[in-house]
Order: sequence, then C-alpha cells, then structure tokens
Amino acid sequence: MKLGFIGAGNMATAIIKGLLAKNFLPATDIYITTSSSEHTETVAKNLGIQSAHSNADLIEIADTVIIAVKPHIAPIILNEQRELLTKRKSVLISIASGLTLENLAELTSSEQKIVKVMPNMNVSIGQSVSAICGNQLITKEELDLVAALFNVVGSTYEIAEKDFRNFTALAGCSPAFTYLYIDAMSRAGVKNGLPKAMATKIAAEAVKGSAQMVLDSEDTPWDLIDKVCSPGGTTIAGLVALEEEHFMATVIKGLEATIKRDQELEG
Ligand SMILES: NC(=O)C1=CN([C@@H]2O[C@H](COP(=O)(O)OP(=O)(O)OC[C@H]3O[C@@H](n4cnc5c(N)ncnc54)[C@H](O)[C@@H]3O)[C@@H](O)[C@H]2O)C=CC1
Ligand SMILES: O=C(O)[C@@H]1CCC=N1
Repeated sequence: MKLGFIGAGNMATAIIKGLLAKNFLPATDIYITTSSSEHTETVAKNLGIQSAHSNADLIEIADTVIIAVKPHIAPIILNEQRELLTKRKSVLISIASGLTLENLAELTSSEQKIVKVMPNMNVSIGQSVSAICGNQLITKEELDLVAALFNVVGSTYEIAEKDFRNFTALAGCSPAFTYLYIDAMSRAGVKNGLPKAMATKIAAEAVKGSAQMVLDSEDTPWDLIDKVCSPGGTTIAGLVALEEEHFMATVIKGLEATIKRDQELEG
C-alpha cells in the first residue's frame, strides 16, 4: 500500500506517528501534502516520511488517499481532484466530520471507492477508537485493510453510517471533554493546595484507572459508583453536589451539541 495524506495537521501527523511506531508501513510509502510546499517539506522531514509536490502528484503516487483537511476545505480539494481519483481507482478515506458517503460521492464520482472513518486524537498513542464504514463500491477486503490500518493505532468499530454522528460525539470529540474534566479536577487540587503539574497527573491517572476499571469489570458504571460511595461518606457528598448542578444532563447536553453541529456541517 502506498498511503497519501492530503493534509498533515493534528490528525494526520498523529496517525502517521502511530503507523510508523508500529511499523505498519515503511516511511518510504507514506506521502503528505499540506497547504504549502514549504510546510509540507518541513512536516515530512520532521516525521521522516515523503512529501508530494501537489495534491495531484500525491494521488498519482498513492493507491490509498486519506483526506485529512478541515471539513470546509475537503469539498474544494475533492472537486479539483475528482477526475484523477477516478482515473487512478484510488481508495479514498475521509476522516472529515460532517461529510457523508453521499456528499463524498457527489464531490468525486459515482465510481469512487470511499471509506469514511472517524478516529480520535488518541491515535498518537495507539489508543484511538475509530468508526468505519464504506460505500457500496468498497470490497470486504478493502474495508478490512482500512480497518487494519486504523487497528494499528487503536480499535475499530464497523458501524452504520447513520450512527456516525453519535460516534463522533462519543469518541471523536469526547477526548476534549475528558481533558476539560481532568483540568477541572486538577484545578480543584490546586485550589486546595497541590501544585498544578502534580494535580493534573493525579487526576489523569485516576481517570485512566477508572476507565480501565469500566473496561475490565463485569460491573456497570453505576455499580462501580456504588462501590466507591461509602455510607455517609465523602464520595456521596460530592456526587450529590455534582448532580445538584446537573452533571449528567450537562454531559449529555455537550455531546448532543456536537451531534447538532455535525448535522449543520453536513448542510
Ligand atoms: N482533531 C481531531 O481530534 C479530529 C479531527 N478529525 C477530522 O480530521 C480532519 C483534520 O483535522 P485536524 O488534523 O485537526 O486539522 P488541522 O487544521 O490540524 O490540519 C489540517 C491540515 O490540512 C492542510 N491543508 C489545508 N489546505 C490544504 C490543501 N489545499 N491541500 C492540502 N492540505 C491542506 C493544512 O496545511 C493542515 O496540515 C478534519 O476534517 C476533522 O473533522 C476527525 C477526528 C478527530
Ligand atoms: O472538532 C471537530 O470537528 C473534529 C471532529 C472530531 C474531533 N474533532
């Protein structure tokens, strides 16, 4: 596989680092373009991979192309490159939120093989959780190969396209919400006298261990909550205070706002 990334920002560089770390592909088979040749050269040099002179050159070289630019830029590029993509019979992978398989086919051609993937930022540490679905032209082998690519940097769920928005909120965007939660906990630690760096590390380790507990345990999160709350103790006091401020409803509201925004981006 020769893999080309159109766009090499946060997501693409995280995916590339993960692929290189796990030796999924040799660095000689990974190509990138960015918004300027100068920037492309710098990023490619930093990652130890290949730069392409233009998006067209990249499509000529790569058999699998990941479009990893912001959702409002993707339509412009795909529209420009539609003929070449069809001619090359490339597999096109889109990680842009808000663009459906139908949108992507309209921007390219009815012959275009397309896989939609929603990874998350944790690709950079090999712990992404990604959703994947392909259009009707993608064979099972091609879809499995794309899944294998994203399995290298975490886990992959093949889901129906109608569930992508929900997945984007739950897994694509939620790292940001979790960072916010960790930072808020850390600030509580600072407010009560701990140094910030130490408080952040303690909060992050507590969240990491709690997430692992949910994954490993037969118990539901609610069962686990009950096990932490001693009768008349400290945790139940904190839990009630959080719920007085509608903690659960607020989290759900946050995720639903991302679902709504995803709908708006689709237009
Ligand atoms: N950041 C995240 O956690 C996640 C992002 N995504 C999706 O990934 C996509 C990329 O997001 P980020 O990496 O965060 O964006 P970013 O802003 O960090 O990177 C965008 C890249 O596109 C390049 N670019 C802009 N115009 C270009 C052009 N004409 N030709 C080639 N390259 C061009 C820029 O130089 C940059 O390298 C978005 O569509 C987003 O919806 C999906 C899941 C998670
Ligand atoms: O904020 C965004 O639009 C992207 C999609 C998922 C995470 N970041």
